[in-house]
Amino acid sequence: MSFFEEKNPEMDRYLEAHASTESEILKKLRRETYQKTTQPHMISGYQQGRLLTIISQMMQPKNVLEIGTFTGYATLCLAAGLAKDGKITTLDVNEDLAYLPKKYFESSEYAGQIDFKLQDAKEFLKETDEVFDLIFVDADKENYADYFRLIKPRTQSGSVILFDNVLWYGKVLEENPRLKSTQSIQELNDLAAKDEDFENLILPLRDGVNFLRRK
Ligand SMILES: C[S@@+](CC[C@H](N)C(=O)[O-])C[C@H]1O[C@@H](n2cnc3c(N)ncnc32)[C@H](O)[C@@H]1O
Repeated sequence: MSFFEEKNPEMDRYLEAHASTESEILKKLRRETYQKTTQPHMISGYQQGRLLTIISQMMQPKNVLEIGTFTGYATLCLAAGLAKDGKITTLDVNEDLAYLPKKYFESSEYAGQIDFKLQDAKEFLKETDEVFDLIFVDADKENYADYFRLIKPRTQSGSVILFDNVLWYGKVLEENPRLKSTQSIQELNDLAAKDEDFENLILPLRDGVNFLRRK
């Protein structure tokens, strides 16, 4: 359930009914996510998946990074636009659930292009010297501001970064938030708006997506 779905479920259904159809593998993965996981609402979902695919198809990126694999729905959506020799690295720390994305990645047409790592994203970002064309961040919200600081050196002109859940069910409007997650998302949104190396816009899709492009 997202902020938007909660506020306006009828309109949300309308949006879903008026977007192009979901592939069979994504339908199956979405169904299995709801059957087998305890927090299925964490899945990116159909509308957001469409957005990721369209952006990826427009960019045809060579190197994509996803922080927060979960069951791999967004990974497959992002992979759909990869350049022929492109690859996507996707990170998660949940070992118990890893069998699910692995199964879907292996049976997908992008099997050779997806590198699924069970690794903490901060550790990965501190170690890597790779530069990414497209980055999707959808993991521990408490670290969003740190992720922005660690990701920036891993981008170049034209790189796009997408941060999910940046409206945080409306909690970003709180004046003195108690939750570390809300504080960190507020800090990220402030950093993104002020950083002159990027242009950005928060899209009010589902729970909000902060869309940044490096100038
Ligand atoms: C909202 S879910 C990701 C949803 C996924 N992008 C999708 O499209 O379905 C968040 C995921 O981030 C993972 N996560 C949390 N902290 C992390 C960390 N420090 N490094 C990597 N992944 C992390 C969680 O295990 C969880 O699977």
